Amino acid sequence: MDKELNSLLESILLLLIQMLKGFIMGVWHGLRKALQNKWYLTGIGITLVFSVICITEKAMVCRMIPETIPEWLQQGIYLMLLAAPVIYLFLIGQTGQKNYDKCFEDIGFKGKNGKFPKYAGSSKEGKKILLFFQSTIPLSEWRSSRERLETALDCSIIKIENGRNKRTVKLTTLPSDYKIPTMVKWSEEYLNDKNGVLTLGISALDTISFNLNRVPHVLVAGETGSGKSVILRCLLWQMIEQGARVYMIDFKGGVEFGKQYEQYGEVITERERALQVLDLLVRENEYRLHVFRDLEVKNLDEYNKKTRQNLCRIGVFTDELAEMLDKKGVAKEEKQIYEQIEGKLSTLARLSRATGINLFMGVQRPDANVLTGQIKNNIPVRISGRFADKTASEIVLGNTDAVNLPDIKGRFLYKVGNETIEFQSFYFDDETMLHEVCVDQGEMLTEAPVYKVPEHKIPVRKNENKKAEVVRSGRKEKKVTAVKTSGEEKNSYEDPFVGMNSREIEEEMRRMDEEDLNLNFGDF
Ligand SMILES: Nc1ncnc2c1ncn2[C@@H]1O[C@H](COP(=O)(O)OP(=O)(O)OP(=O)(O)O)[C@@H](O)[C@H]1O
Repeated sequence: MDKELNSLLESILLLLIQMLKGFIMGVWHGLRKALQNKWYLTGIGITLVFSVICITEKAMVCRMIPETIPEWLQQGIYLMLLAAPVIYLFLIGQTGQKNYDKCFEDIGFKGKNGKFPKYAGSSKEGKKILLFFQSTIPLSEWRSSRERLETALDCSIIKIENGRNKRTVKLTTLPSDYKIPTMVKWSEEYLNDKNGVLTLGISALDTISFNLNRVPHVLVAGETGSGKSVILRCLLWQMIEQGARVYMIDFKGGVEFGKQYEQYGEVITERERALQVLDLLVRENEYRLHVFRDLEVKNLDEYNKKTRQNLCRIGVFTDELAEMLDKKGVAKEEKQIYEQIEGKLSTLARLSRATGINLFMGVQRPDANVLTGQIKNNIPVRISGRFADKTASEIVLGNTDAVNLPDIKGRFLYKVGNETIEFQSFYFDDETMLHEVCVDQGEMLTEAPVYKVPEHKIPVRKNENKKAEVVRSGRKEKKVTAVKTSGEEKNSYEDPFVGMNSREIEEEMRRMDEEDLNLNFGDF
């Protein structure tokens, strides 16, 4: 008997605790809602007035309650008036929860335990509304139900992620009238004045841009016909207009980058030439890294500002990475050149983060054969079109979001750091949008017979033979030879990596990377 009584009391206690918890949560949600809505705030003001009157004018309030009703009811009414603000907040909180319950019920969105996600509050961030839910439903299921959820909640969901813990799901939403357009033509007004800042297209909220000084390499993946070439050409065009030197690798004999592109840069159709160019760029990169470190600049812009020179930005574009790297079915004697090209590309991806040498690569079938870890891990900007296959999406974005993209030409996901944003890429048309450009492309260090190091940066001690030494405390010593060129004295830079093997070069560069070129991919 005692046992039964104990378990009954225990259940009642648990129920009371649950109810109290529910009440406190309701008040908390109500408070958060009220703080974002002036009408709710007014309501709180009014209920607070009731409460204050109950405290200061208790006798008057009691007199107003009819005496004919039982005393316990009179006291109940008085207490309710006293606690009016808290009850009001609870009711507001509950209203929200009920609405969401109904939404989830309508689409049958519930966990294995049969429970619907529990509304845990919302907040506003500019035009975005963040909704929080407590749920045992896995994030992947939320993502695959995106469209149904949008209909039920009457909003556009732009991001689905975990909140503070795995049970909390955070939806970043926009009112349903904010829609991503289905077609946006490229226009010169989207061209950014700042060198290296490129614009991809339009999201539900804004234009999507990124800065190559922070996120230097770009991967565009998507099934055939998704619009990869169009994005790549639009980025190429922006680089051309900003005065970059561009190399377009096209082993389909100029099908991707047609004749009209030859006036803007080199269209490379032969594997041997591609290797030569990549080799040159690896060398250029080594020079740049060294010079940047010497001058204590972090990127191309800083370098050009500090030296008042015009070192050029360089863009390497390849429409289909597989054409370049996929060795499947390639004859043994040809494999070597494939491997060499892959090696050079990997080196550039790894080491040219801040030197203004940027890689833009398209890929249709992102598998490890084509997209090696070495290359992929060093490409911070990932752009993915719709994939039927989850694995492809995982390889490119690290999540399966690309599977749920709507089937619209030019619709892509953009991912840098933890952000994945859906956008419509600009429609770029070669026939009507290419035109003559007149920009000074600037120089490359490897081209110049001598490199002029700014004199204010380098304490030079000249000897009779016009030889000089750079003395820099705490840094490795480097030689700079002063030579006369057409009556003018210049300092020529010796190969900074002379005598080092490739491992040592890489180690030296990694050290520089960590020391000088610490990039924050999340901050773009
Ligand atoms: N941003 C866009 N807006 C509207 N339509 C687009 C957009 N991008 C591409 N398209 C349409 O889709 C077609 C295919 O685009 P694109 O050639 O870029 O695809 P792709 O992914 O490169 O295909 P493939 O891998 O077969 O070369 C274009 O001819 C164009 O009609």
